[in-house]
Parts: sequence; structure tokens; C-alpha cells
Amino acid sequence: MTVTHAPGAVPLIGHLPQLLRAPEQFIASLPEHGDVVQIMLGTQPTYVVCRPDLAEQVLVNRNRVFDKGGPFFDSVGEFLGDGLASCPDAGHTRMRRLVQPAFRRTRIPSYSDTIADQLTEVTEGWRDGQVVNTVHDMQQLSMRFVVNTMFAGWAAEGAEAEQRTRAAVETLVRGAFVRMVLPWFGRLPLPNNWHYSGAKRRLYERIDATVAEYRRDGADRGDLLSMLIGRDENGDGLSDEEIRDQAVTFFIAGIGTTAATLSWTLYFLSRDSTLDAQIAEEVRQARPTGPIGYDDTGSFPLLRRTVSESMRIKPVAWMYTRKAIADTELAGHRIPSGMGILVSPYLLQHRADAFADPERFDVCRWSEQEDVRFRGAPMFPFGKGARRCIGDEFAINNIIVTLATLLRRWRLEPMIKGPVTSSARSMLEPKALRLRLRARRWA
Ligand code: HEM
Repeated sequence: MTVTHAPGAVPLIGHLPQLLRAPEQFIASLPEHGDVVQIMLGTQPTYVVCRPDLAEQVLVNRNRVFDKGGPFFDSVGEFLGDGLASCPDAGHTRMRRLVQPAFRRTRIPSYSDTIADQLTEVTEGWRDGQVVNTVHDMQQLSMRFVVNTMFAGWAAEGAEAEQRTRAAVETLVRGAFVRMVLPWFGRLPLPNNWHYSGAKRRLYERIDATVAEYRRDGADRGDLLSMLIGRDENGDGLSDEEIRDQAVTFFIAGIGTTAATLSWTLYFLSRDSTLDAQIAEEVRQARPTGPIGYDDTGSFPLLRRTVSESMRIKPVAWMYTRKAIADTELAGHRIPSGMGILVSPYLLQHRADAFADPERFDVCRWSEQEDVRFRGAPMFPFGKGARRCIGDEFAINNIIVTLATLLRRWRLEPMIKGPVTSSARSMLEPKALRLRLRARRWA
């Protein structure tokens, strides 16, 4: 069976206009044309899987035929190197085994104090009535979570160094989307591309210098990097270059995703004062004062369900790709070797046959048991199978701790009446989301 082509592709740029103008609507409309639908990313044909069971086949059951690769990973692979998120299946098992200890359940609580300190620092300047640039502030927070858990020493280097690292990460993430939809763009002699190469070089140099320093003194600083430098029981360990690739991967995979999930959840709460008040009360009952840490995250069931619904309706990793490494078939459709396959959590989580009235933000879809683990639900925000997000628990803990801490003290009000627009590039983010802070007054 041949694959249906989505209508409206323009020579050379393909479906780029639709992806830039109305990305969510475009992606969500694809199931109208079939179970597997061809779109054009520039001149590259890419097959989009439109049914959750087919996405499961690609990601879980037949992940050997549908390997890492395809337009998204070909573009980010340029700076992620052979990091865990972009390496092909062949080297993945070894790499995941070496990286996993850093994300072990028992290790994660030791990162908790770092998070509480960062939260205090970033929000101590907040004042009643002030308008916050939500995505920017959440990015600053998430950046600190990841950087300080990764490299204990970087916090001491000051705000200017932090700003430089954040700018480099943002430049790379922005550049990745352009390179995905227009693969030839990176070869043009443009200031934009020089800026991109400079950002990559500076980030690499800074990480390499830190890794060399850790190797020299061999001390365990209690951070992620100390774990990555270690060796397993067979004496196997990551090379300097592999460690650098992991560090860049954690920056790219962990900062923007956490920040955008926080921003979307705050946005939905700003528009539902009843839910917002219920969550604030839930937090106040469980933890009236003092710092909130990872041990408390199980005490906020309503908040957890709210984050689940936010991740359903606005999955920030809204698409990722694979590459068929042999001629194969999917639901009776012929898939030639080398074809890019696109899985979109946004598309799958907006199917009306999976979630009734999918455009409605409804916390009641989630029972307390399901909460952020999405048991049995056709949910893909963290991926599935062998390549599922390694930082999922770390991210969820940080998100719950951050929201509980903020909502206990602040209510956020929308500045505009209508819905915020989405920016869907490498990530799905609320565009220019500004919210007004109101200090809560407890009776
Ligand atoms: C809300 C926050 C996050 C979301 C929504 C998210 C989403 C995802 C998704 C969808 C994948 C799978 C992509 C695929 O199958 O191609 C993934 C993989 C990955 N994520 Fe996350 N992520 C988040 C936070 C983090 C954090 C905080 C880190 C690290 C500090 C991280 C590190 C990784 C890595 C290393 C992989 C590759 C895993 C592998 O292939 O073995 N992520 N993430």
C-alpha cells in the first residue's frame, strides 16, 4: 500500500509554511489522511505515524529496524555527537548502562538541596504585582537545575558565565530546528551560522576544561559529572569525548523541556483560579512552611495530575524521529530503507478516540494512581521503549518541587484574555508568556 501525501507541499520548502504558521493544527490534521502520512521537511520526505499502536511499534517492538536518526536527530546529532539521545542503537546499550547510575532513584534525592537553593535565588527578586517573563525565568531555573546538578563548581562562576552558557544552549536548539527543516542552511556563509559554530565551540571548550579538571583531582563532588567519570565493575568507562557528548545532551534535552513544561503548567493554572487555589491549599496543608524537597513530591496528588494534563495537551518534545535501516512495512505500508519516520506526541495525544474532547484542559482525566506515570494511556511525552527519557524522574521531581514552592507563595494572573500562541520549533513553548505575580494571603 502506498503512503498518502499530506496536501499543500511547496517545491523546495515542502510543508515548512504550515509548520511555521500553524504547527499544532497542521500536525493534528494529519490522521485525516491516513495511518501513515508523508510530509515534506524541505525536500526530505518523512513519514508521520498517526496511530498510538504504530508509534509503539516504531519506538518499542521494532526499534531495531527503526533506529535513531531521521531529520530531527540528523540535525541535533551535529552538536550532540554520540550522546545518549542521538547515538544509534549499536552503541546505545553500553552507553545507557554507564550513564544510568547518575539517574538512579537513590542518587536523585542528593540533587534535591541544589534545586531548593536555585529556586530561592531565582525567585527572591519577585515582588507582588510584578510581571514575569515566564519562559525566560523558567529557563533560568531549569538551566541552573541541570548545570548545578551536572557540574557542582559552575555555580560559583557567576551570572555572566551562566548567561553565556544559556545563550549557547539556546543558539544550538534554535539552529537545530532550522537545520532539520532546511538541511542545507548550515552550509551557507551567514552570520547566523558563524554565531552557531561559535556557540558550539565555546560550550565544548568549557565542558572539556571541566572534565579535565575532574580527571586531575579524581574527587567525587556529589554531582552528575562525578558519576559519569566513574567506571563500572568491569573497568569500562566513558571517554572524555563521550562525557562531553553526554553533558551537551543533558543541556539540550533537559533545560528547555523542563522550562517549557513549567511554563505551560503555570499558564493553565493562571487561567483556572479554582484549580490554582485547590493546589495551593493542597501544598499548604502538606507543607505549610520550610523548603519543599523531593521527599514531598508524593504529597501533592492534584498538582501531579495537573502536570500530567499539561504534558498531554502541550507535550513540549512535540516530535522526534527515527530512520528505517532496512526496507520494511508498517500497517501494510511499504517503508523504504533510509526513510525518516516522525512520531509526534502532540498528534497522538490530541486524537479524540484516545482522549475525549482533546482540546479541553481537564485534570479529571487522570486518576491519582495514573498521575505522571500515565499507566496504560497512549501518552508519549517522555518517549517509550529503550530510548525513553533517562531524565524523566529527575525532571518530574524538579517540576513538582518548583511548582509547589511557587504556588504556595504566588498566584499568577494572565495578562491577556485569549489563549497564548504556541511556538513550535524544536520544542513546543508558549510564545511571549507574561504573567502577573500576586502574593497569596493566607487567613
Ligand atoms: C519535562 C522534561 C523532559 C521531557 C518532556 C523530555 C522528553 C524526552 C523524550 C520525548 C525523549 C525520547 C526521544 C526519542 O525517543 O527520540 C527523551 C530522551 C532523553 N532525555 Fe529527556 N525529557 C525531559 C527532561 C530531561 C532531563 C532533565 C534530562 C537530563 C538531565 C533528559 C535527558 C534525556 C536523554 C539523555 C535522553 C535520551 C535517552 C536514550 O536515548 O537512552 N531529559 N526525553
